[in-house]
Amino acid sequence: MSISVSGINKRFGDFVALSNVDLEVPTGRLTALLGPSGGGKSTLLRIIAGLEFPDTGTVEIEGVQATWLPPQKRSVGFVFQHYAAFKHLSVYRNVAFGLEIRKRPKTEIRKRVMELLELVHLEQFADRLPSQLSGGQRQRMALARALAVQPEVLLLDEPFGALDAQVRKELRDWLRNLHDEMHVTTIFVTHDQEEALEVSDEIVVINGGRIEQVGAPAELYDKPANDFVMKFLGPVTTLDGQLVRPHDIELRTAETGDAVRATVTKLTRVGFEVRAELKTAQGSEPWVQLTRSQSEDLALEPGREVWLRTSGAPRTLVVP
Ligand SMILES: Nc1ncnc2c1ncn2[C@@H]1O[C@H](COP(=O)(O)OP(=O)(O)OP(=O)(O)O)[C@@H](O)[C@H]1O
Repeated sequence: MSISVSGINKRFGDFVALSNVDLEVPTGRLTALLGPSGGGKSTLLRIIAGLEFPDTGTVEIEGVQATWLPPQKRSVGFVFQHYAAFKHLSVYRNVAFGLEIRKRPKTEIRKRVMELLELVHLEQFADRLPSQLSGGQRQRMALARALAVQPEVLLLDEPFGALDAQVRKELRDWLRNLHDEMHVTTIFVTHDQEEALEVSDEIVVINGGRIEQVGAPAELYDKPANDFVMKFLGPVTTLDGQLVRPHDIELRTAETGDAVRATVTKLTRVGFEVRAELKTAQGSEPWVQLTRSQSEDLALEPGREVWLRTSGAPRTLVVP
């Protein structure tokens, strides 16, 4: 199902949470709402879910006006961060819940719940209580529960928020695979740029209640619309007034025509990567990301004079 959001404004008292938000999410796409804390991501997701209503603007789901429909009339399944499972019900009953209240036949419920538990790799935990699961398992149970009623839209608010890096990574791959299998139109909220870049087909960058840019991950990374998007999507450094990615600076030990002269001030090794801090003749202090072998081939060491040139697309820094 496609989702079309247009002209959304939302205030909480005097505070503007969303300002003139327009967004099109085509059927079957996996979209990330990415941005810093307080930017309005959850508010937008809650408006799409029907848990919140806009002051002005409309939400259409598959061409049908849904702005004022309650959540249960929208064919959407959702999973929110501090997900409240029914603590006294087994994993099985938690997943079955939506089907039971829809009064589906028992045999159908059993079949569907077992299929879903298999899909989220929890089939052996069907009889446990949610408190007897790990955080990652609980999140997967929440996803199975959301999928049980066969939503045509899946809305996930920081679905892996409270988990450690390893489990997050596993669930990310799992969500991507699940999406590739089921093609449910999915919108998920994250403040983690790596998560958004890795998992989604399209990223919507939201900041201060406004959409900064919408695009495929590579497009946003390589062609950010502004300094904010560039900084939010990956590491940046400043080379004589230009904002660049630290791996887009070429570092040479021999002088070349258009390069900037600089001195190495510090070298830090992080795994296979070397971070070289520098000071240019004009006084700016960029850093450059190199591989360990690049750094060794160049025989870099503090005090060494080098020449820098940007190889990527720099942005002229707008000094406020
Ligand atoms: N019910 C509410 N009443 C008052 N203010 C609210 C309410 N809900 C959200 N806000 C405010 O609106 C702003 C946007 O909140 P929202 O939860 O949408 O941000 P977010 O981008 O999802 O942030 P986070 O990543 O921290 O969840 C925040 O400043 C928040 O304090």
